[in-house]
Amino acid sequence: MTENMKRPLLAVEDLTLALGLGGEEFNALEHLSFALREGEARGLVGESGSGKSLTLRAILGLLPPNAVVKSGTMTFDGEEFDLARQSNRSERRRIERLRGSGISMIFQEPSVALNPVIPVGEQIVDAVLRRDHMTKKHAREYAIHLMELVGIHDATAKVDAYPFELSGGLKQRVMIAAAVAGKPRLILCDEPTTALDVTVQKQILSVFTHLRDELGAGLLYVTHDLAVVAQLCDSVTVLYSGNVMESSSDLRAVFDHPRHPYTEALLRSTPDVDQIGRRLYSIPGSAPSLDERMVGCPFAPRCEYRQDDCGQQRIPDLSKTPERTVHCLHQVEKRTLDAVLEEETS
Ligand SMILES: Nc1ncnc2c1ncn2[C@@H]1O[C@H](COP(=O)(O)OP(=O)(O)OP(=O)(O)O)[C@@H](O)[C@H]1O
Repeated sequence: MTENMKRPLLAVEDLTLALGLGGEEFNALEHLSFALREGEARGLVGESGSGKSLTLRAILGLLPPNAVVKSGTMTFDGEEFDLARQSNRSERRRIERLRGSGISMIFQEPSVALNPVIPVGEQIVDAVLRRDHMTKKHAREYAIHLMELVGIHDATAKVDAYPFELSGGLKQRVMIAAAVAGKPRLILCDEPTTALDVTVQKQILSVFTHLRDELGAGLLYVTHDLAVVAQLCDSVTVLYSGNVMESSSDLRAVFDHPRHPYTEALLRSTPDVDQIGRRLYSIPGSAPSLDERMVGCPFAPRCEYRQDDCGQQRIPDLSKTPERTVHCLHQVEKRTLDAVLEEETS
């Protein structure tokens, strides 16, 4: 691993994961590596089916029964875990122990995480008491403080409410409060704002920024939305069909100068308010399903810069800088071509 390796809080290295389907195995993640420092927010970006959720589930030890980790290690806070040994009981237990203590997860749907028959405050109190020894009274006060921290204004009035009495945005905030109650070092977020309207989404994103500053936690934020990444993250890993296309500890550098054609295409297809009235680019074709994946760059069939060799081998990291990973054979030629075109049109 090269990128961002100064004592990372989390480092995932060479994760390859297959899924069993109808008696056959298909790779859903291939040689995935990335790292995250304390206090850093990294966006894990890709279209539907690119393997974002499976990555989070592998980190948490919550894989579906038909998943087999072929290779991969994870280092969390200096402790190494062999992800390929999750079927081994003691290794699985070690990974499971991270859940709720070192690592917390925030889901897209609050109903997955919140118990409908228990008042929301009590659910946060339970999470506080799992981590800290304090009286129930103090835990309740702390729960109210956390509810305020995530932007629930009348927290004292809401603390005894049941989930069904709260709006979607408020439930999402409660879930975030419960997730941070155990003072996790790392928060994994699986598209937690996708189901919310834009205003609430913005408010929740600013809650994350605030929490990151306040608690110093690392954030691994899964989304298909680059606009969300732009607002929240410092670094980015772009996934396509279970492979890293481009990854960098410097988000700005990727947004200003994408080097992988897929990153460039994703950026072109992200709406921008300055472009009202202009037709939005959409990437032609669709991502292959698990059983359609072939050798070579998985994006090649949709790539406007593809050449014959793109489909012939596993594409190595050709970034040539320690801060960046770019798996594309022709990134340099493409960028040179861009420069020529720019010169011709100027
Ligand atoms: N248990 C499973 N059995 C079979 N296929 C699965 C299973 N879980 C995930 N997959 C497939 O693995 C691929 C990656 O899934 P994953 O849920 O990680 O994608 P994702 O990037 O999170 O997508 P989305 O944004 O739609 O949630 C997809 O093709 C998905 O259909």
